[in-house]
Amino acid sequence: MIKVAINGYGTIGKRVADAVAAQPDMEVIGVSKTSVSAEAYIAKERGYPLYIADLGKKPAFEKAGIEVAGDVEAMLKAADIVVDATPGGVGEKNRPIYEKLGKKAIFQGGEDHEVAGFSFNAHANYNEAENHQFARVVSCNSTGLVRIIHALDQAFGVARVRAVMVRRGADPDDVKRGPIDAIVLNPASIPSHHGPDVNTVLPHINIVTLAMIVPTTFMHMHSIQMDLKKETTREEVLKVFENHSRIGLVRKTMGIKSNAQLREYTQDLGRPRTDLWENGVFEESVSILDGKEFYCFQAIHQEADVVPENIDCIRALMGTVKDPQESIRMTNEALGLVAIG
Ligand SMILES: NC(=O)C1=CN([C@@H]2O[C@H](COP(=O)(O)OP(=O)(O)OC[C@H]3O[C@@H](n4cnc5c(N)ncnc54)[C@H](OP(=O)(O)O)[C@@H]3O)[C@@H](O)[C@H]2O)C=CC1
Ligand SMILES: O=C(OP(=O)(O)O)[C@H](O)COP(=O)(O)O
Repeated sequence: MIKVAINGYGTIGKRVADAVAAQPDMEVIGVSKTSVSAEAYIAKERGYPLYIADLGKKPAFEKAGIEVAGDVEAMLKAADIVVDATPGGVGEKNRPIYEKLGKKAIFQGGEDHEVAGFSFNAHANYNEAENHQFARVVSCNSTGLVRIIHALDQAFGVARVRAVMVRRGADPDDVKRGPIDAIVLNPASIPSHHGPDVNTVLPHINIVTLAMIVPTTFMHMHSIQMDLKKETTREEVLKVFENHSRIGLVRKTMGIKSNAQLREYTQDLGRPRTDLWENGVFEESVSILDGKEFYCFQAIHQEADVVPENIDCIRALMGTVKDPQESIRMTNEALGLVAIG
């Protein structure tokens, strides 16, 4: 069993912890937080040993009825590998302790590529991970882009990509963030970080991205255009998506035309926390013009799509499963991830 520590038990960390616990070849040896909050009670309820960054805060946890297993360093010592899901920028500060203890670590998209020196996506570069001590799972939007670009690149070749990201303003529990009533260019300059981020995994792709944030909390929406190298048809493109285990199709007949309806659907499916782990490509939007121009809209659940990627990244860094498709199959099966559509 691979012993996994989750440093940072928040939006991403709590999902990764449950996904690790569901795998046949992994166990959660601990999760960490800095402060007493609702998620500390969830860790207790799940039976995950809780470690804290500053042992000086132990009395506050104990007063709240939450047992503290030790400090973060103790958690790391007990682990084979750590998934660092602390807020963006904290991972970089944590890197020296992983180096000191000689632990493999996976960072998230809030860190720069250079923090790990290797950026990961299971379908695109799983086999490049072995022998790395560190990897970074690219951000949620970048993960969604890499999946669809790589799939079409494998099938038809991709000459160039132009994409616009309409990004959720905040996560559902993030009461301090906005916007409440604005469409904010984020950034106003071009490109947004997503194109260069895609290039950390797929360096040969010609891509320019634009991004803005809007007052929603669940899911980003992408408007994507790609020029393909080979002529194809809409039907062939749909087949590529149907055969991809992490690209789902929002079928026209479902009548879903928004992130809100898609979230209702994942909720009705009984997905844990309503998570859409796969890309949600809107079937109706999939278009091929003049044989080589591809268009689509896709929804990306920011809290969820990086979760299975973290699980595959654990196996890839540990070198325990050599075949990417086998790891992806194991991860999906344990999560119950059967792509929609
Ligand atoms: N949320 C999203 O949509 C996505 C986020 N990401 C990336 O994932 C990473 C995590 O983001 P997210 O889950 O949203 O962040 P959250 O703020 O939801 O969670 C961060 C967690 O880290 C804990 N923490 C903070 N500082 C430390 C520390 N020094 N040591 C140990 N634990 C600490 C926090 O505990 P406490 O609350 O007790 O302080 C909290 O549990 C970021 O890099 C982000 O960019 C990637 C894809 C999507
Ligand atoms: O990784 C994400 O977005 P991104 O792909 O736009 O960087 C997550 O939605 C977190 O983004 P945030 O920095 O707006 O919290």
